[in-house]
Amino acid sequence: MAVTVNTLKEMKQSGEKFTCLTSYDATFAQVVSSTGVEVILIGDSLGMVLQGNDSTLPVTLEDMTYHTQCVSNGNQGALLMADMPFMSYATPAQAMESAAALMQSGAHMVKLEGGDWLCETIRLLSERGIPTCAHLGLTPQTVNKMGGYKVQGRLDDQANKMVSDAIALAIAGADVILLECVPAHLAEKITQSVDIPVIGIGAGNKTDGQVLVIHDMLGVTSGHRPKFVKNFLEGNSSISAAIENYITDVKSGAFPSEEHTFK
Ligand SMILES: Nc1nc(=O)c2c([nH]1)NC[C@@H]1CN(c3ccc(C(=O)N[C@@H](CCC(=O)O)C(=O)O)cc3)CN21
Ligand SMILES: CC(C)C(=O)C(=O)O
Ligand SMILES: [Mg+2]
Repeated sequence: MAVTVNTLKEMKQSGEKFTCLTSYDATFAQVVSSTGVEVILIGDSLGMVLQGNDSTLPVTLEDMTYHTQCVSNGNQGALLMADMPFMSYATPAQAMESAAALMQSGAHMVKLEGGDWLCETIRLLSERGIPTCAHLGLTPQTVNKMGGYKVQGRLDDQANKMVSDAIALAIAGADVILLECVPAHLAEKITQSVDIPVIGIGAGNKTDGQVLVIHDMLGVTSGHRPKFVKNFLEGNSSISAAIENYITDVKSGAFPSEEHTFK
């Protein structure tokens, strides 16, 4: 049966962890979804892993609609979440148009990077029937403001702001929160503070779900490998076995372990 926003909410309530992996094409989407991963992210990380750029900023809305359509064609029942690319949601009106293009390409939900300033946009999208995921913590589209890909929320002020942003975004109508590169204790606090599902990457094992870039979990990352990455192909003889192993380890809480977690 197809995964919906309700499935994820029920899983949060029952305490069953869910998984998410990126896919950018129909063949991977077919393998990932039929192995039982609940959510597929069509990530703007494609700007780095497919296009070879050193950030996600060059990715266009057209790139995202193209890959969302490809993934949609191969998908077997996963919830498809598509990233809104850099500067495609600078105003609420622009966000409506960009989100419409992604939904018409096959997405079931859109993801936007930012804190409480996104509340109005999320409210408008929600009212128009578009589920949203708000991405907090390390937000790669703001790498130039952050001064690099660094753990976020280590200072008390920053941490408190992240908790209040998450609560405000949930009240505005966000269906999911995604936390990237935040200390595990902060991610746990945010997960307990909202009743919508929280997905983590580099955010410890207490969030409701986990996400990784598919290339990273298959050990084909080129260049710097972030601390939260684990190669699941090691010790497994096929891609689907690696994905099954990832699902098992997320559900049991074995992944991410201490070595993949920020304090
Ligand atoms: N292949 C790939 N995997 C990703 O997870 C990913 C992408 N690309 N592209 C888009 C963003 C960029 N991401 C990144 C990139 C680098 C770090 C990184 O190097 N982090 C440091 C943190 C150091 C610190 O502050 O302590 C690390 O060592 O993990 C984290 C996330 C996550 N996303
Ligand atoms: C790293 C994940 C969360 C992402 O936003 C992406 O793949 O673009
Ligand atoms: Mg992204």
